[in-house]
Formats: sequence, structure tokens, C-alpha cells
Amino acid sequence: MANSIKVRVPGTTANCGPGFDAVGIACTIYNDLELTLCDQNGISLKVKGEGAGYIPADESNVVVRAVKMVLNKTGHQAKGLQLNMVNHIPLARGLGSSAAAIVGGLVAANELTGRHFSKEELLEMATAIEGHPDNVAPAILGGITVSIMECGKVKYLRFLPPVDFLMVAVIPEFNLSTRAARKVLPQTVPFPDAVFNVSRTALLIGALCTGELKLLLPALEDKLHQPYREPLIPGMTQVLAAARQAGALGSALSGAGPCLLAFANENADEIGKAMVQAFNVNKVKAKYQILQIDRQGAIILS
Ligand SMILES: Nc1ncnc2c1ncn2[C@@H]1O[C@H](COP(=O)(O)OP(=O)(O)O)[C@@H](O)[C@H]1O
Ligand SMILES: N[C@@H](CCOP(=O)(O)O)C(=O)O
Repeated sequence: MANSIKVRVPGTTANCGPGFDAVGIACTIYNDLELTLCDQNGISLKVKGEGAGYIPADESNVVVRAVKMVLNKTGHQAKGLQLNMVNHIPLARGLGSSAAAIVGGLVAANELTGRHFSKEELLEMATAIEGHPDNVAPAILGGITVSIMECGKVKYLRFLPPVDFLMVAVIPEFNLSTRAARKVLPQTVPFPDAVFNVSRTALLIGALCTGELKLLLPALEDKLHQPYREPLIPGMTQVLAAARQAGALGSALSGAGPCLLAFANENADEIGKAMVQAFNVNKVKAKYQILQIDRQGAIILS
């Protein structure tokens, strides 16, 4: 059996407005991970790109946690790990870097230890580490996913829209951990706000399934998390409005932020520039990247 494997995992944008902790889309931005299982003790780590000099080479690393989960469940005897990463997904920005890291570790270790686990089982394991399924599901499966937790199990729907669209991700220079962005959320919400989100989420999935993209504008509205996170992201309201004024189909916070996302079928560059400009007016440096839907999810490279 080989003791080294390389996998590629997409970044993901979660929530998509109202679908908090449920909706996610795999995006064409990727991390590559090469995992080697060794006989010598210890963890060796090389990182190129995002997170270089910052990602820890110890048990606190989520890739290590994911790999060890598979090794423990399969009774594998490897003593040490070598991890080589080439990362394009920015850390703690709302594009699913932690989900990509977890999924990369699980998929690579599963492949090296004899493929004991199905994609569904890997999804259960990834959700147990990440805490919510909305990023890890599209990272594993590609496409658009709706995931729910039922009695500790993940149930999901995965689909591709019948028409193409672009996603303009505007990535500010500062980071915001998902943990910090979840701390500001309330324990309870007013009943009308819950109704507001139920109707928008239903409309969002309907619009994406049928290709009725003009419905995205109202379907991306949210009252469950974005208003509470807005104070953490200077200029958020203006940046989202700038996207719509520049012709976006709709705009929303990406995951827990601070990245902001516009959906577009044309003028993607103009939309990106307008959003960056609105961040700049709020003294935040930012860049934009035009993404499409990744259809494959995590893949084995070699
Ligand atoms: N390639 C990676 N290897 C190890 N840990 C990573 C990697 N990418 C992200 N992480 C961990 O995930 C954290 C960011 O996760 P999170 O706050 O959920 O933001 P997001 O998933 O939106 O990027 C990082 O601070 C780091 O601890
Ligand atoms: N539903 C989660 C999604 C977090 O996504 P991330 O890409 O920011 O990790 C949340 O909104 O907290």
C-alpha cells in the first residue's frame, strides 16, 4: 500500500444569505495536501501560500486531527505524519479554509488506509470536527449542498444549477475566525425573523434549482446572522449594496465573513471593483476573485 497521497479540496461559501448552517457551494479555489504516513514519530509540515508560517505543526492542526481520526478508527499503526500543503484558500475569511483542511486530511488518510469510509461517513466525521455541515458537505461533494443534522447524523441534498453563474468573492485584508463570528449570534430570534429566513431559504433553493436567478436578490436576504455580524465587518452594508448597484444578481456574507460574495452572470470585474472600492471607502484593503461552482469536490491527485 502506498504511504503517500496528494488530494485537492475546494473552498466553499456557506450560508448564502438565509441558509445559516445548511446551504453551501463549492468554489473554484483550491488547497492541495500531500500526506505521507511515516514510521518515525513526529509531525513535519511544509506550507506554501496561505497560512505559511502560521499553521501549527502539532496536534492542534485540524489536518492532523482529521488524519488521526481515520487512523484511530482503522487501527492503523503509523507513528508520524508529513504534510505538504499548497494553499490558495485564505484563512479565517469565510471561504471554508478549515473545512478544506479537515476534508483534505480525512480523504487523504482514508485513501492511504484502504478506503474504509464512504463519502457519507467522511461527511459525518468532517462535521464532527467542524461543528456544522454546510462547508464540509460541498468540500467533499462539490456543487451546491443543503445539509441538515438529524439525531447526530447528516442528511444532505446535492445539486448543480441548470444555468451557470459567477461568484465574485471580495476578500478583505483582515481575518475573522468563525468562532468569534458565532459568539456574537443570539440564543433566540424573534418569530417574524425566523419566518423571514424560512421563506428566503426556500426561495433561494428554488431559484438555484430552477435557474430563476432574478429571484436571488430577495432570496439572499437574511435576518438570522448577517445583522449581528455586520459590526465586525467595517463597510459590510455598503459593500453588499455596491455589488447590487454594479449589477450583481444578489450579494451576501460568505460563511461567517469577513469575505463578501456577489452572484453575477455578467460584469463580474465591474462588480468586484465596486465592492473593493466600497471597502476602501471604509478604510479596509481588499481584493476580489471571480469564482465558479466546483462540481467535483475533493479529488485524489496522485
Ligand atoms: N490548511 C490548513 N491547515 C491547518 N489548519 C488550517 C488550514 N486552513 C485553516 N486552518 C485552521 O482553520 C482556521 C480558520 O477556520 P475558520 O475560523 O473556520 O475560518 P474559515 O474556515 O472561514 O477560513 C485557521 O485559523 C486554522 O486554525
Ligand atoms: N454556518 C457557518 C459557516 C462558517 O463558514 P466559514 O467559511 O466562515 O468557516 C457560520 O456562519 O458560522
